[in-house]
Amino acid sequence: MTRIAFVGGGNMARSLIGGLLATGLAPADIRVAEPLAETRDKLGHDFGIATFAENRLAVADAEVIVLAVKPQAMPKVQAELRMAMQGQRPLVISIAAGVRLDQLERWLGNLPIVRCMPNTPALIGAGATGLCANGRVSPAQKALAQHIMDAAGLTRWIADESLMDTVTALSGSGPAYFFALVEALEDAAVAQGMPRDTARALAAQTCLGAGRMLVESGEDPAELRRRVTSPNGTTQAALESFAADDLPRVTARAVAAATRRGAELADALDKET
Ligand SMILES: NC(=O)C1=CN([C@@H]2O[C@H](COP(=O)(O)OP(=O)(O)OC[C@H]3O[C@@H](n4cnc5c(N)ncnc54)[C@H](O)[C@@H]3O)[C@@H](O)[C@H]2O)C=CC1
Ligand SMILES: O=C(O)[C@@H]1CCC=N1
Repeated sequence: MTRIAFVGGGNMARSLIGGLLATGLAPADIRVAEPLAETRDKLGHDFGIATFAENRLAVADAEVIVLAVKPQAMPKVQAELRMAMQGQRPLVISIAAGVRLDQLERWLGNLPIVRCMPNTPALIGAGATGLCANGRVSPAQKALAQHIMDAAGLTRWIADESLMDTVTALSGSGPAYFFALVEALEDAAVAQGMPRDTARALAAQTCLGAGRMLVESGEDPAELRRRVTSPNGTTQAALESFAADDLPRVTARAVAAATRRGAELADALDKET
């Protein structure tokens, strides 16, 4: 039995809690601190877990504290937690984009801390999470952090923390890139006269099918792409159009922008705290 307290009960906390309960963790072992009464009520109703308006009440005696608030809320949260955790040495897991291990150590003290970056498909157990531990995390705590995140899908340890902003830009934000592509495909088909619901269904199922083939076959995406592409066929025409518009460059620029924003979010907190 591991007592886990979530600080922040929004979208990502909800996804992770759903995954943990599905692994058999008892609702009595999960507590959530969340200022919004409506969000608290819904969490309590849906999962049968205890919810609190005040952070200090949720984290009392917790073995693991999951920080699931926006980076901008961190200055307020860290001050509250420092007061509440007097004498406690919980494992802290932060999922806040950009927020660095050295910042968390400066705010919360010399605690074992794991910085994680999950993504929203965690809600259906199909998440992808990068994890990075500070030097105080024991092998047992590392296994515990991984167990918590495994409940949400695939996990990968990242040895070099500077790559955590890259994880955020790749898989953290990544679901939005695929949704944007589906929206664009749908719009393109609608522009050619296809009813929107048909275009949506075909585009979404194509996204699912391509994703499943990639993950389930483990094959190189380039090889899977080649198998769709008949010489001089329709796919070749589309891929040549993408190449002419330099899709790799457009994508690399977007990932670089997201990576930069992660660092900027953390730098802004340095100025504030
Ligand atoms: N949404 C996403 O795709 C992903 C988000 N993240 C990170 O997860 C964190 C949470 O994101 P979401 O769940 O999307 O945001 P959200 O806005 O849905 O949830 C944050 C929750 O924290 C609560 N909150 C605000 N101030 C608080 C305080 N002082 N004490 C306790 N709770 C407080 C809010 O009322 C809200 O319910 C962020 O740091 C984000 O960078 C990480 C991976 C993916
Ligand atoms: O957009 C954001 O800042 C968060 C982090 C990764 C996904 N959503």
